[in-house]
Formats: sequence, C-alpha cells, structure tokens
Amino acid sequence: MLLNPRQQEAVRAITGPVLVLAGAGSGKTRVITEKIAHLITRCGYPAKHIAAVTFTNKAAKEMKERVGQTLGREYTRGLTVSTFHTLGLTIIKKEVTQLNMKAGFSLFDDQDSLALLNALTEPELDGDKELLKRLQHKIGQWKNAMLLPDQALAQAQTDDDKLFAEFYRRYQQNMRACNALDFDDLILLPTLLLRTNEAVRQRWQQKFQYLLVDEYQDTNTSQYELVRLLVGDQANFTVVGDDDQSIYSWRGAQPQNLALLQRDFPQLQVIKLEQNYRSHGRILKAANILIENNPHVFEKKLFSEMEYGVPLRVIYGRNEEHEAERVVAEIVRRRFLERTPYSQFALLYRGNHQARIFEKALIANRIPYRMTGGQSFFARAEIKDMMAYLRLLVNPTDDTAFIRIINCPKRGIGPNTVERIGELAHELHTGLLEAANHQALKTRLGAREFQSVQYFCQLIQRCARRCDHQPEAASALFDLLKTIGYEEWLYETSPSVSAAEMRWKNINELMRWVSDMLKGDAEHEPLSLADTVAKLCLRDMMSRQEEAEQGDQVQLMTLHASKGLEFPHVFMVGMEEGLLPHQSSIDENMVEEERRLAYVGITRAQQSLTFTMAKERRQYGDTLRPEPSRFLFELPQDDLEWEEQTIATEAQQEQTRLSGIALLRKAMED
Ligand SMILES: Nc1ncnc2c1ncn2[C@@H]1O[C@H](COP(=O)(O)OP(=O)(O)OP(=O)(O)O)[C@@H](O)[C@H]1O
Ligand SMILES: [Mg+2]
Repeated sequence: MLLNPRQQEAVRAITGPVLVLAGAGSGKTRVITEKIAHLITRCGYPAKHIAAVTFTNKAAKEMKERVGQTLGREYTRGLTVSTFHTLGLTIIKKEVTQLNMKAGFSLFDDQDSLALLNALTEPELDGDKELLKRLQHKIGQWKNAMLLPDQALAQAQTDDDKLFAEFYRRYQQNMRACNALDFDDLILLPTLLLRTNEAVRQRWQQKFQYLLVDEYQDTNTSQYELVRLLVGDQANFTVVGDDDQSIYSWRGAQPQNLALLQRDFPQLQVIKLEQNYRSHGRILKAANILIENNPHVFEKKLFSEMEYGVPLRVIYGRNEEHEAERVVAEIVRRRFLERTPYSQFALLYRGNHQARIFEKALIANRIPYRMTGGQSFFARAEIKDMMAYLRLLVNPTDDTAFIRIINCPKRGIGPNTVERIGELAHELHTGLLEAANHQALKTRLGAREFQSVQYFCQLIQRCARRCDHQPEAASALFDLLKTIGYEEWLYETSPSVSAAEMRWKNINELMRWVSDMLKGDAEHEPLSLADTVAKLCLRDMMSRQEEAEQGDQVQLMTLHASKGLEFPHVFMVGMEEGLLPHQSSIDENMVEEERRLAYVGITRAQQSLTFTMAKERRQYGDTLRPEPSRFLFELPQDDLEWEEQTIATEAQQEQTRLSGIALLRKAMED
C-alpha cells in the first residue's frame, strides 16, 4: 500500500510541529505508524528517543505491532508507544523522589476514590451517592484543567463550589497520606513537575526527541500541557486528529486544543488528508451529511474511490429482546449464506448497559462474541480483594486496601474494631496498618479481636518481607493465599459451586500474571512487586479490554470504545431518542457531541451499516415507545432503507426468527 502524496508529506515533515487534520478513515493513524518507521530507518532516530501516544491500550498494542512488522523487532526495542496515562506513570515512577513520594504508591480506581470521598465528606454529604459522584467528577475536572485545591477554592463562586473545593483539598491530603494516586493524577503530577523543575524537564525532552499523538482532538488541558512541556522549544512533533470525532468533552477534552496549537506554535505545518480508504461511498456520504449539521471551525472534505455500496438500513424490533434477536438472526443469516466470518460484525451501542440483552441472544445461539469494556475483570469482587492484598503489601499506608481485606476472609474483625484502629491511626498520624500493629491498641480492644488483628498484621508483614527478596516473591504470594484460606472462603460464600470455581479460576489467572511479570521473559525485564502492582492497577483502570487472542467473534463495544477501529459490517443498535442522542445530552443541549458520536459509529463501517431500534423499551418498570433517533432523519434518505412498519412485514420478520435460522444453520453445518 502506497501512501498518497499528502500522507507522504506528513511523514517526511520531520522538523518542527506538524498537525494532520482530517476526517475519519483518511489514514491518519497510518501516517503515525509510517512516520515512526521513517524516523527510525531514514532519519537516524534511535527508537528509544521516540514516543507515540494513543488513546487506548489496544491502539497502542496494535501500533507497536505494526511498526514491529514493518521494521523487525530489533529496530523497535525501546520505542515508547503508550496511552497518556501510561506515559504519565512512566514519568512518575522515574521521578518519585522529585515528587516527594514513596515508591510502591497505590493507584486508586474510581471505586476506591469514591470510598475515600465518602469517608471524607461525613457528615456533610451523608453518603449521598449522587452528590459524591458529582464531587468526584468535579475533582476530575479541576485536575484536568490543572487546578490545585487552593486555585479551585479561589475560583469558587457559590457556597457549593467552595464546599467542593474544600473536599478536594481534604481528598488530596488523604491521597498523599495513603501514598496513593488517582487516574487524573497520572497526568497532573508529571505535568506540574515538568513545568516547575527545569532539570527534570530537560531530562525528558532529551529522552523523547520526537513525539507523535493520535486522536489529538480528545486531549484535555493537562494532556496538552504535558505535550507542550515534553516537546519544548524544539517542537519536533506530529499530532493527528479530527475535530468531528471529539467525544470526550465530558472528561475535559478540548477540541479547541486544535486551534490552540496554531497559537502556541506559529510555525505549525497543517496537512489535510482528503481521501477516505475505509468506507463504501454511501457510508461516507451519510457520515459527511450528518456531520454538516454541526458548526465547523475547520473545513474538511472527504472523498472515496471505493464502490458506492449497498444502502444503509433501518430495522425494528417489537421490543428490545426482539431487536436483539433480529440483529443476531441477521448475523447468522449472513454468516451462513454469504460465509461472512463473525469477526467482521460489530455491534455498537451508546452505553454498556445496552449490551446485556445482545449478549443473551448471542449466547442463546451459541455465537462467539467478544466484548470490549463492560464489567472488567478487575471489577470482580475476588480480583479486587486480591489486588487489595497486593496493594497493602507494597504500600502499607494504603488504607482503602486495608479496610477491604482486614476482615476478608472473615477473621472476626468487625466495624467497631476497625473504628478503634481508625481512631488510633488518627491520634498517631499513621496509616491503619501501622496503627493496627501498635501496642496501644491492646487496651482498646477485646483480647480476641486484638489477637486477630495482630495475626493479620504479622501475616502481611511477613509476606511483604519475603516479597522484598525478588526470587521469592511469587511463592510468598501463593503461600499467603493458602494461609488466609481464600479458596475455601470462596466456596463457603459463593451462591453456587460453579460460581466459586469461576472465581477461583479468576484468582489463578491473576496470580499467573503476577508471577509472569515478577519473573519477566525474553522481552520484558523482571519487575519488582511494586512495579507489577502498579502496572496491574493501571491496566485495571483502562479496563482489560484487549488481552485475549482475537478469534472469529462478533465484536461488541460502546461507540466511545470503537474510536479508531474499523469493521466490514456494523450494527448501530438502539437508534432512539433518549439513547442516541442520550437523554441527558438532550436535556443539557449537548446534542452536537452526540452527533459526533454517531459520526464516529457510522465511519467505523467499511461495507454495510444497519441501524436498529425497538418500538417498545422497558425502562425502570415503565414501557416506553421511543422515537427514532433524530440523526436517522438527518441522513440522506435516498441512501437509507427504512423497513416498512406494516403488519405484513412483521409477519415476514417472524419467518426469519431464530428458530428458522437455527434450522438453516444446522442445514449448512451438516
Ligand atoms: N494510502 C493508503 N492506501 C490504501 N489504504 C490506506 C491508505 N492509508 C490508509 N489506508 C487504510 O485506510 C484505513 C483507514 O486508515 P486509518 O485507520 O489510518 O484512518 P484514520 O484517519 O486514522 O481513521 P480514524 O479517524 O477513524 O481514526 C485503514 O484500513 C488503512 O490501512
Ligand atoms: Mg485513527
């Protein structure tokens, strides 16, 4: 595959800042991978001085593989291809002392930080979930905008804002005390450090002499700042993006960052790509016409030399179950009549909660599928338990982890005991584990409780000591698992034997990862337990989306997660007012972002695109009769085939119901 002249121009522009601004499927990501290869082979950049930043772990992995295939692995050794957050973590780990942190810090996920906020806002918020979520979101916004608690307080207008800023201050203080970081800290901390510390800044500018960023439209203020600080005055970097695909403003992404670039780097070279290599003509046309309904800062054109293709379709189900059945029936039909592999189909939806019903229909028909996102491995209770043990082992001040496992498996330590420990910790200004281990506790607890607590502390300390000695770490962990009787406990507390087996299998999978990372292999250095845990926590936060091998499986994911990917056949399901656009966006007048989301979905499709909806949908016990999404009416109607909504068609639909399809499949298989 040859690059077109514009793409070549973008690849060859290696001095100064370059922005590639272009619509979906125009080969922006392609430019990034080709450019990395070009920098290494033609321009003499050692791979270790190049960093490429992408949006998901999956994209990072694919990018590294692609470059590796083009050049051979020996050339890409040391190349940094990662997400913004992983890059942040890398910097933090190297600069722990500069940041006044202790090694072995914990990474808090959303649940951990919510639990901490809950504790810190008693009695004011009184455990109000809604308010706590709002507070958490607000703190995230402040961090993404690089505002520290004092600045947040200074800017606060209303009393509510002031109260939230005060909670933010308490939260940061406590995170510090626990030696813990949250997701947003992974960007905020390195950015602040680079900004204030010249030596550190120079070190990292020296390390990353060329920087590339994919999906640039979704960077927020602190990420942009990180880019600016890393590239320095040399400003040798390439960013690629599409303002029409900006779908993360709720996380502080600023499409204006595209315009800011021009202001901050007057010498910026802007290259536009206009040929789409992904989608059939009709799909591209539909996408272009839809997005014209949004205001535009940048003019972009896109053409395709691919065939015009089949019309886009809109199909209905009587209700949500029927919608799912129809989608599955369609997939089975095409699998067996046209021999289309399952892996060529993708089901895209607005929210993860929509997936369950499709999963059910797929399982009922024994169709293999793969879900990206959704309930992640790391969200499972047993994995959270085990991770809490690991976290406490490497970071004795991780109080959230302590609280999770002090009585798990049950060892007769109740909330009262924990409260006593908490009081002592408060008096002594220590973490909970240290307080639990303090002799002063003896007079405050009953003899039995005191003994249980002592036993727990000794268990953790003994294991932590053994883990310090690298070669012994893995077996120390296995011993710990045995001593606490976790497996037996799973069998006692799970609703069924098969559930317990499943949970125990998950624990074993986690333990296998841990011991593999501790050991290292030909490509990866052995890691310390602290580094292993940090890595796992980060993977946790980014969700374990992408680990398993790709098989012949139908792909299920949210529209957000589909960014950057492409599939021959796409179903956009739940195309209804209230779902897409989402009700909250309709209420808040944020429909433009939803339209961009629809644009992202449509432009994933290469050959066929089907929209589906339910005529009736149950929601919180009510039955709704949703309207078709407004976006369907904005598409070019000549290219859209609406299924007739007559009784006769419903009868026809019945014929293609799954029973018939199952017979058909059987006939084909025989
Ligand atoms: N010059 C080219 N010739 C042929 N195919 C190309 C060319 N450039 C890119 N492609 C192919 O077009 C498809 C889209 O490319 P790519 O994913 O890089 O687009 P993109 O602009 O990053 O899209 P998105 O905005 O959705 O992230 C890929 O299958 C890619 O291999
Ligand atoms: Mg891309």
